[in-house]
Amino acid sequence: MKIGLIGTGWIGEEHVKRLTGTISGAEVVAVSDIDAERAAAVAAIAGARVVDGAEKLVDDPEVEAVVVTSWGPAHAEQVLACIAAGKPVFCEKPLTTEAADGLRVIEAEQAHGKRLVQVGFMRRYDPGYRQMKAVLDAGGVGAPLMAHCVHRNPDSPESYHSDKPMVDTAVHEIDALRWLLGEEFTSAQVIVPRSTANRFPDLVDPQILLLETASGVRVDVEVFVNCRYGYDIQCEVVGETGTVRLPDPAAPLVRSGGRASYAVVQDFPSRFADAFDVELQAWVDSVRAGAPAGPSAWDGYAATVVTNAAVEARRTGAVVPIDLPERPAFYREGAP
Ligand SMILES: NC(=O)c1ccc[n+]([C@@H]2O[C@H](COP(=O)([O-])OP(=O)(O)OC[C@H]3O[C@@H](n4cnc5c(N)ncnc54)[C@H](O)[C@@H]3O)[C@@H](O)[C@H]2O)c1
Ligand SMILES: O[C@H]1[C@H](O)[C@@H](O)[C@H](O)[C@@H](O)[C@H]1O
Repeated sequence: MKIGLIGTGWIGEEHVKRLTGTISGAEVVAVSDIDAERAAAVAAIAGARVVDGAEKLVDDPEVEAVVVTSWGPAHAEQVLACIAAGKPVFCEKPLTTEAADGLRVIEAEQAHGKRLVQVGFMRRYDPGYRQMKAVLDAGGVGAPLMAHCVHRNPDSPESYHSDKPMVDTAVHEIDALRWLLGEEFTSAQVIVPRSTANRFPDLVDPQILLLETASGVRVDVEVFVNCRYGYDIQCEVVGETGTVRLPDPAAPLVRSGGRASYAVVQDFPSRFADAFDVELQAWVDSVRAGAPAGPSAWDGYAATVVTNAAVEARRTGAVVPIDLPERPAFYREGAP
């Protein structure tokens, strides 16, 4: 499958390396970025062409499928261009930063009549999250009542402002919990503790997101993106008869100097390397077999409706109701 990739930044480069060196059945033939130097450097990794402009890349006759790894606000128009061209597209999270744009994407895809979009919610491919899902689906802890989540990054750049903890970061937990619990969220509230001194001025950090699902499950998500000590992802679901907790990545326990310790992972590329590999291989395989089968444009849209409510909740201090329309039949299990 001949792939064109838009956005050759951090994760764009990671995915080009992955698609070139690890994933079978695919090759990156063209890349595009508003930063021509970045595009040329990343194109060289794959021996790909640089195409000047995202629209041109989508319409390039050699490109059979597209990977979108540009900035979040650019995703909507790029994914819509892929749908207009009838080309399958893997779009990194978030599908869109604004819910209204997500609605345009699901409407365009339904009008096309066949699934074309997959969203990069890679946690669904992480072995630990999959083990949790298997326990929950088997009723291993009874009916879920609560979930406690932690999403900590060691630091964040100056461009990372106060909406991003919800739009860019908690969006992972929002999708993972929708998937683990099998239901949608109905309200969001954001609590703001004292902020850390280790942050840029335009950022409120940490933030605590409180969500409620349709059946009354309560979920809390601590987002702390300047925690300094490492990249730490935690998740525990509490049910009527037990709890299930996301395992930490396996690491050797070292006993030395009077202490027993193990290292904490430092960044997301290492924490989720296996999940990214499995995710992209599954995307390539499913597209070659006819249509993408992973997280859909509906999942991307539903998550953005929640992040937008969470941003409003932080700004107003209110409990914000989440007004998600009914899931269209097109996006139900077994639909095209
Ligand atoms: N799944 C994950 O865990 C994960 C991890 C990191 C990033 N991401 C997502 O991937 C996306 C990119 O993140 P990043 O960390 O690589 O950011 P980045 O800033 O390193 O890279 C973004 C690139 O997109 C380019 N770009 C911006 N607008 C463009 C446009 N209109 N057309 C073409 N190129 C454009 C920029 O020049 C830059 O090179 C974001 O949506 C982010 O949320 C996901
Ligand atoms: O784009 C990144 C990425 O999604 C990481 O997985 C997350 O931990 C960061 O907070 C976010 O900025």
